[in-house]
Amino acid sequence: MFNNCIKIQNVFKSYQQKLNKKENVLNGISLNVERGQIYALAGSSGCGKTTLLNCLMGMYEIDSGEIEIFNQQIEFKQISKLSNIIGFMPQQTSLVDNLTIMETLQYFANLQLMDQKNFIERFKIISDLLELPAKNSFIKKLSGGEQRRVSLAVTIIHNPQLLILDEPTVGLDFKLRNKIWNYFEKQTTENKLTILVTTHCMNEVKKSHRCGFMRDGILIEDDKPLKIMEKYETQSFDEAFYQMCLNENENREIKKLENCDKVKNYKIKESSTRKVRKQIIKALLVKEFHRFKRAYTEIYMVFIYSIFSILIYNSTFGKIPKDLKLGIVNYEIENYNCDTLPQNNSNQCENKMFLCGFFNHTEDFKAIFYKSYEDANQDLHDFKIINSITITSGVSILAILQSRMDGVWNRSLLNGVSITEILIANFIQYTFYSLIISIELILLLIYIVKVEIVGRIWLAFLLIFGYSIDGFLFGLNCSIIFKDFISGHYSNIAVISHITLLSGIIWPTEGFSKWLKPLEYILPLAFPLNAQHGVTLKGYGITHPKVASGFAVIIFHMIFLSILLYFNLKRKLFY
Ligand SMILES: Nc1ncnc2c1ncn2[C@@H]1O[C@H](COP(=O)(O)OP(=O)(O)OP(=O)(O)O)[C@@H](O)[C@H]1O
Repeated sequence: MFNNCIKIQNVFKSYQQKLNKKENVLNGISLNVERGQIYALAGSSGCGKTTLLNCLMGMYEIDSGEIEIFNQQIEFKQISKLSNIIGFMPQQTSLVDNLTIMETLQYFANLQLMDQKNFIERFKIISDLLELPAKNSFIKKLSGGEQRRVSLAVTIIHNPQLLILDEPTVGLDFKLRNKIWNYFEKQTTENKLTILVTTHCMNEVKKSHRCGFMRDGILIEDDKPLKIMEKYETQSFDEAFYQMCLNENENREIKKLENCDKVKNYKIKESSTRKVRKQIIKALLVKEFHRFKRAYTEIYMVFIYSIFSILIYNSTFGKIPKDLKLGIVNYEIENYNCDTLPQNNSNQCENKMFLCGFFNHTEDFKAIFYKSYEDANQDLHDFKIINSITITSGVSILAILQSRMDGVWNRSLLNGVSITEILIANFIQYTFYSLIISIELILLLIYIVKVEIVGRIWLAFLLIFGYSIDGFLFGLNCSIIFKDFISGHYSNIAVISHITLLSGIIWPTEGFSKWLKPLEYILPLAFPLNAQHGVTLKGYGITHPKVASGFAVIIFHMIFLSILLYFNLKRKLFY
């Protein structure tokens, strides 16, 4: 068995600051945590404790140095291989608001592939230890302290050998803190549990086996609590820490320079390929199901918004205008008398006049004849007639902005979920949504809007299904690229409205400026909508160039957006 659970050697870490000026947040940190020990890491706020733990978990990339857990070198984004023996509690609670306590713990237990019997037993023990509220309570209805207890419960549910805890007892009362620390002490003695914990509570530091004090990214003291007390000849850790800071100020310059010389290049290893596990995909889907069934706005946006938008499009742009007054000046017959000219639907229209052909296609206009262009123009300016044109109705694009800001994403990854598993779960989820939406839309078009689909219904259905999947893939990419919900959401809306305008939904692409025309070939909706039009109104089959090119564009975007999603996920795995 390993004696050194955690080995951190000369670790440097900086964040990219404004104007590309880098400042070290970790300045050559080295520390060891032995098996069966509680190591308490204390220090002033902003000194780099959380950064160190996040580097340890592989969430942040270090600039130089080495980190080993259980004798395995930890690389950036690589912790998942040890996830079943590590329990990490981040500083934020990182839970799904819409789940209950039971559903939350079940989700993380499933990610750890725990069997149900074991889970129920552990749930009972942990519930009693942490005095958790009723198991059916929703996370969003818990107090801050209760949420932290659930977060700690998630961390220890799978009975890991190593706990890495970022201020786990903040907001808890004295009695509960003691209870938890007694549990930690018992576990370290009886089961050789190892704990690295950050804290601001000096009472907790006192109880640890070994402690470290950090200041400005430097570990200024690292020893047993008693030894530190003796060294600084005090009974108070606050006093000892104050003394440490004074001493450290004198040595600071020399220490930084020494360490800077030792900076070496650090290489990220490519992640190893791993088998996709069905249980993990099931766990991700079940969690999403519980979350989604209570997210009413999201249900509306996914399943109902599309129906409304189709109905609105159909009742506004999509309607063939009725009884509109259309001014006509006809120079086909010289010196004509307006009263004797054929009117709409009249049988008089048997000759070869263009006007007759026009009437055959525009029976919903009420024709008003003028002798001259000037007369018509005068009435046009007086708003007596309306210039109007029929606009084909289009299907709105749907995209989902998946909220990733609750921290559960990071936590799931740290519990061993792989990118491929995330992608498969998302693909299943959004294919299902697209299927429902496509069925809804096709039924709506046929039975409510009463569009007569001249071509094959399954072709029309496949087209809707295809571009709604593209829409979801686009939304997922947005949700990875943007850091916060507001910028992601607005960018999503902006792109969708531009695509809608440029794809011929509002106005036929034939009427666009010349320089806009080429966009038709690259936009995801122009060709598919043309294909949809061809199938629905003209009965084109799959081999018709319009329909085939519509499908080609859909498939191209599906592949392109999936590849983009994969690389976006690889690049921005942690948030
Ligand atoms: N993602 C980030 N980008 C840029 N700077 C960051 C980032 N995260 C942290 N920092 C900065 O790094 C420094 C160390 O932050 P860190 O959260 O590690 O401190 P800490 O010791 O955990 O503080 P506390 O005890 O208050 O939680 C701070 O100055 C902080 O502003």
